[in-house]
Amino acid sequence: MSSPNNFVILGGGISGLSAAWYLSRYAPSTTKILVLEGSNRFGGWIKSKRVGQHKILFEQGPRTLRPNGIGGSVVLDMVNRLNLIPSLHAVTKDDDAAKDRFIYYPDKIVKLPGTSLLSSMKSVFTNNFLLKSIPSILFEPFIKPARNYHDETIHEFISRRFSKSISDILISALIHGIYAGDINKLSIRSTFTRLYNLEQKYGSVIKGLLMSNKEEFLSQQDKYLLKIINDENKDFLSIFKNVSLYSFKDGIEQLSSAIVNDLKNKENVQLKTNNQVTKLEFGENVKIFTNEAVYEADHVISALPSRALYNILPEKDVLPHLNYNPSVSVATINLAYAHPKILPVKGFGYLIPQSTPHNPYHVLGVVFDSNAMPLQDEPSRTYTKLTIMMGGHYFNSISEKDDFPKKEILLQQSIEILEKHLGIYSTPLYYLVDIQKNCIPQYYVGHYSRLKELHYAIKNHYANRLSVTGASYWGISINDCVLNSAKLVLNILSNSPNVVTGLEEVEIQNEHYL
Ligand SMILES: C=Cc1c2[nH]c(c1C)Cc1[nH]c(c(CCC(=O)O)c1C)Cc1[nH]c(c(C)c1CCC(=O)O)Cc1[nH]c(c(C)c1C=C)C2
Repeated sequence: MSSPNNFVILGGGISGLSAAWYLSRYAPSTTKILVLEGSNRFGGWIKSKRVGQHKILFEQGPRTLRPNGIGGSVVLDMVNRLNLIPSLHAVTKDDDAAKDRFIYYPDKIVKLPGTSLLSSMKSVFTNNFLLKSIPSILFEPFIKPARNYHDETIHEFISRRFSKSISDILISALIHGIYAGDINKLSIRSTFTRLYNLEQKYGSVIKGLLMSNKEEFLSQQDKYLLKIINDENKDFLSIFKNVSLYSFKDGIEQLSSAIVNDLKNKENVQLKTNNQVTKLEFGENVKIFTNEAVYEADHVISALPSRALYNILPEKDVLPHLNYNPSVSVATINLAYAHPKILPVKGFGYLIPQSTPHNPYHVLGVVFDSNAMPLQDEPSRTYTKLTIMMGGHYFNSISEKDDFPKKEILLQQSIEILEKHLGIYSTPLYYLVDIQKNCIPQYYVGHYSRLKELHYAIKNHYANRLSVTGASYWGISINDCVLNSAKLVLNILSNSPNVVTGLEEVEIQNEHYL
């Protein structure tokens, strides 16, 4: 069997768009590529909007990209090929205004260690809970490792190897700032994979951190891809060695828009919005039913959330794992104040751990956008821009009923929180309030084992007809999503007639600690 020559990609978020982009680059130009998006726009959770008379830029989804790791290099290669470098805004590793991070615990803003030795020591010695954490870090190398391939919650892992308070205070804050999730539900293996691997291989996280090297846990395919990207972009990538974060003049959405514009220029690519897929039928080829039409494909790449894919498959009991993990919804409240300096501290923002005693509005954290990305608005005016993020796993009980708090209430609560936490009493000049529904998938304990079963079930039932990509499987960041779509496309194009599901990593990951 030769490579498929008629692809339909389900979902026009960053994963679906990247899959189409890589196909358009590497597949023969006779290959037909159709992207179907259910909503009226492409980009998924990536949403950058300019608001008001002064066209202030507000980010409702991801707001920065990181250049590090293999995903970082792959995205930078894409950014370069899409001619986005002239619009790029970078923050360097030594920029104080952007790098310091804080938590709100128990009732005040506390700076986290990690930027400079001196300031780290100061924050450790002035905060009792940080000081108390030191012995558990020193003793970690002497704690017996878990049995091989044992998955557990983040809270169980961190409490077992370090201490309950490190988990409840520091790690739960961190998990709010990445997954908006609950440390008592999320899998250590699939969220903090590096920590998990270090314990598995070295018997201790601290020993592993001291002894391992950066590329140790990369698969052969990742090492190969990294080498190719690095060799092709050597001079260009070296510019980013001192960059910690970057975005674009008009925000992160410039990336998804640039992919869309590039695809629109390709004769073999079609992009359709307002095409909600309702059903898939598998036969000699695949029939894709939407509210608008019926399409046919040799091969379907699903970049939909796993539960959305589950709902359109013909046999529900074949791939039950698609329906296991929930996603959380996050309320984003963007505010812009006409004053340049109303924040009491400089930094990226602060997070609120699950253990913070009084958090009635379920705030996850606050990003100080004007510190992290100061140059996205008109230079003649200076604003303080903040984004308050609420909900996440705290919204779980209401997300099924779609009974989220009203926007006016969220705005009022945010203003109240900023008075209490930061002493801000001014009225914002501009604001934007929204709820990003089901935006972050939650990898619950056992995720890795479920992916393994899913891989073989797709192989058995939908071989050469269906593969999957997107944030539901191997990482939620933009870097992960682009990287996984790139790998999927390269695998499909180079491995035919072998079956490619998008979950091949389950077959090779264990090689690291054998
Ligand atoms: C307050 C809630 C949130 C903040 N950001 C997010 C939420 C839910 C979403 C988010 N943050 C990160 C990712 C991963 C993908 C990515 O784009 O890189 C997602 C989906 C990255 C991230 N944010 C923080 C950390 C430690 C990381 C991991 C990478 C890194 O080390 O930079 C911290 C953080 N997030 C938020 C704040 C206020 C904050 C720190 C003070 C907001």
